[in-house]
Amino acid sequence: MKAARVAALVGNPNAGKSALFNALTGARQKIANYPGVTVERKAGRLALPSGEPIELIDLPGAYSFDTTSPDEEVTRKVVQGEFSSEAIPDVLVIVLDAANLEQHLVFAQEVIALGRPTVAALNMVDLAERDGLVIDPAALAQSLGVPVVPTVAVRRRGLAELAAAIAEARDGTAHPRPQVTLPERRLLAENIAKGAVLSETAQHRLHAGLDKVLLHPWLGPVILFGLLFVVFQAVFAWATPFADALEGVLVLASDGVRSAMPAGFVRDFITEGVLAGVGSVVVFLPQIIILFAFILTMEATGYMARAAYLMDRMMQGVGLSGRSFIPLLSSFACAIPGIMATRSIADPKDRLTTILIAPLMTCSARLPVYAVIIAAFIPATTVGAGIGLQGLVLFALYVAGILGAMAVALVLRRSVAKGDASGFIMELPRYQMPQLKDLAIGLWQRAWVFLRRAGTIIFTVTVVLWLLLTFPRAAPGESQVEASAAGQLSKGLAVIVEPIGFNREIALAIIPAMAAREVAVASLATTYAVDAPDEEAAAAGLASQLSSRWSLPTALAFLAWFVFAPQCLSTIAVTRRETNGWKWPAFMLAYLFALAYIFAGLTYWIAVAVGL
Ligand SMILES: Nc1nc2c(ncn2[C@@H]2O[C@H](COP(=O)(O)OP(=O)(O)OP(=O)(O)O)[C@@H](O)[C@H]2O)c(=O)[nH]1
Ligand SMILES: [Mg+2]
Repeated sequence: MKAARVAALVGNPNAGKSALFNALTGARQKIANYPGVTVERKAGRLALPSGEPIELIDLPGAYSFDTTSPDEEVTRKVVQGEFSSEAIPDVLVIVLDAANLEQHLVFAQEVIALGRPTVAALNMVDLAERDGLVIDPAALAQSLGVPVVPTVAVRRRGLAELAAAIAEARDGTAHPRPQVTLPERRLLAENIAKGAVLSETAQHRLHAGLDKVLLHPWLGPVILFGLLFVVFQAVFAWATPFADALEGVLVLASDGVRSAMPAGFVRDFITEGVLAGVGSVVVFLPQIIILFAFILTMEATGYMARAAYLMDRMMQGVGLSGRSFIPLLSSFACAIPGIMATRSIADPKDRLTTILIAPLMTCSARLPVYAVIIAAFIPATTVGAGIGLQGLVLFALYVAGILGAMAVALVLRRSVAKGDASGFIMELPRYQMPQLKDLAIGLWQRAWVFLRRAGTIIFTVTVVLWLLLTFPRAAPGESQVEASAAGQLSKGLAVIVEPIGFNREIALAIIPAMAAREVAVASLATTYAVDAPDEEAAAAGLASQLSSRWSLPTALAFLAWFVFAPQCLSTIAVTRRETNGWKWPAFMLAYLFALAYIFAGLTYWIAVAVGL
């Protein structure tokens, strides 16, 4: 009988291998609560109960032996003795996370099937018990055919028992068993985990049951899609009374100013620039709040991480991983934090692709633009089953952005950012009831960001635009907008966008909208207020102005334009910073404008052709 010289810790990432290693050897390996912390082998000295020392190796976490990632390869090579300089480990110590037993048993079976002396450390039993899950180590040992020792690495529980089991294992003999396929291992893992559970609280069962449904391969995406669908229905259906009330207040204020002040420059500035322009954006506050109420709730309950998990497969299809999901999700609020969040993506090509497609996620600044056009041109009817047409169109616009992003990612990953998709497995957080207070704080922050934008950048740009629209004054009988500096300046652009169905006011709106996208709405509102032939026309809301002045194909083309472009200047600036140069922001600007032009044109001409 030869003395064991080497034992190796193996298991899934985040199982607590390094924590056990530190506890057993007194070393100071970095441990952290996310997968992939250990990326190379580390060795230390462990004293067996007899006092005899052996070498203990801490390895990177792995999900399987047939792998592509370099850190998992280290694990495979060490375990299978493929490093010529190094002895094959005499004992394998599988580390299992008791709170995620089923997932961890998949790889464990692969290790056990090697048929080498093996022991299993059932680690994190404290977390499992906190979750209401009690596991029977004896039953687990019976099904696995190897000794199982419960441990709590961070509290040094079970360490002596584990060392004893290691000592005993090298004296025993093990026999290779047939390797089974991955699907079979998955099924076995489920059964073994089930069989080892002694007791489970109702809450744990509920959470496990929820995961079964919400993470189901096809039911999960259907539920996610349905949920998003409901969100956009609600954005219109619930916000309308509040938005109407806000609009009413604006009309009253405008009337009040008109009757209280003498006609002139200052009065026009207040009614046309501030109330019509900035006010037209502020009325979308209810929609913004409803959208974020849903997003924040989904985050707080733990559902959002599951959505990332579901999206992982779809993302891999276009050459990205689930890691891109959170940056892209943040981009629905604003592309700037989204692009900054890509710093968590290690692969540079992955990261670049994610940055380049982030502006295609519909940021909340585009919501007012979509909403005003939809309110003006899409009737507030239902298409059966109580589904509102307006919400449906809004949903379609968001989906169009997502599909556009996926298509662009696919192209980029085959051209300028060539590379393979990298795998991504995440630990899912626990389900929780959202705290009302946290939700309220989150909503308040969102609302404040929106209002601050309205009061600063949108206000400033609208005032400048109003000045450019008001001067020089038109001769009597001449159109003020046409005679104005803005009207003159936009003439050249109007020629360029005419083929895609855009009128002069749109040409005038899309340039200042580069400052902030909501400005497109403020700009249109101000333009029509300046252009109004009389006070009654000026007082009419923007939606009614639009529906009487624009054709439906033009309105649809305008929506298509904003699905793809024009991203705001801050997004370009942050892209420059994150990619260290002008190359990629210039590329982004060019491709988004090209797509916007092409899709707005297609939309316009198809709409005209079918007689809309
Ligand atoms: N509550 C509790 N936490 C533990 C236990 N063991 C480890 N942890 C924690 O779990 C996290 C992951 O532990 P690590 O030791 O880094 O996991 P690892 O298996 O080495 O992970 P990789 O190096 O990524 O493969 C850390 O935050 C540890 O503090 C345990 O028994 N109980
Ligand atoms: Mg580790």
